[in-house]
Amino acid sequence: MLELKGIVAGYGGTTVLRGVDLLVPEGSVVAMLGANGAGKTTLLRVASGLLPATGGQLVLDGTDVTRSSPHQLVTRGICHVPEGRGVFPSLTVQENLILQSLRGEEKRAIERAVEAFPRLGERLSQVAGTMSGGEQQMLALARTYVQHPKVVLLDEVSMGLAPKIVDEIFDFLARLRNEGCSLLLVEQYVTRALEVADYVYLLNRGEVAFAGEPSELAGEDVFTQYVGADIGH
Ligand SMILES: Nc1ncnc2c1ncn2[C@@H]1O[C@H](COP(=O)(O)OP(=O)(O)OP(=O)(O)O)[C@@H](O)[C@H]1O
Repeated sequence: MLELKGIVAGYGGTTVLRGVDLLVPEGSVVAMLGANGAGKTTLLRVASGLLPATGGQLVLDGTDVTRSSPHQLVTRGICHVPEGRGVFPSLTVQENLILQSLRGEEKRAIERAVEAFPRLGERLSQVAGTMSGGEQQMLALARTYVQHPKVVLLDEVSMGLAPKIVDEIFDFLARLRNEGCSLLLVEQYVTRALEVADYVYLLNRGEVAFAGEPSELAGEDVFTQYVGADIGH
């Protein structure tokens, strides 16, 4: 279980997160929703160690990992698929996968990635930066998958992609979950996110405005107030 306790964080003199408490129980999918600028990306960056919290604690399976580096957190099983994907554009698909896999497991890693996204199998020697946006996103997700993560932090992974690709991505998220992974999902497709989520958090100006199960959100004013009807498709 990943626990964020009273997280305070920001950039320079600006505080963005103002004491956020959030739980990602083992094997569950948690959707984090909120308007633009609410602090969702910032929270994922704290959870992956990219942005140090100035207050609060990050706890993984009972161990305080607040001061751990991003690399240490990856080793402990926290993987981050950032906005903008984070693949190495000048390397091939295969090289991207090998770089991310555990030593000695390279062959198995490629098999696993191709099993999840057959399309990547047809493109192993293609330079990642020349692939379509959807294919690059598949690669970004596959890179995470080959690390056998415990918790995956996903930042708008379906943004700007065709509906068919979005379907494939959501199938992949279901696969991750079925393998026992926990997911913390920031997603613009609110309805889809709520369909897969066990728990939902609404973030508003760096504070948790709602935490509960998706079914509890029905009829909640807080939803339209903080998420906005414009992204509720
Ligand atoms: N590197 C940065 N330096 C300074 N301020 C930043 C930086 N990154 C984000 N911010 C500010 O922090 C606030 C929260 O941003 P964040 O990206 O976490 O929001 P978000 O909820 O993910 O929004 P969006 O849905 O638009 O991605 C915003 O006001 C943003 O301008």
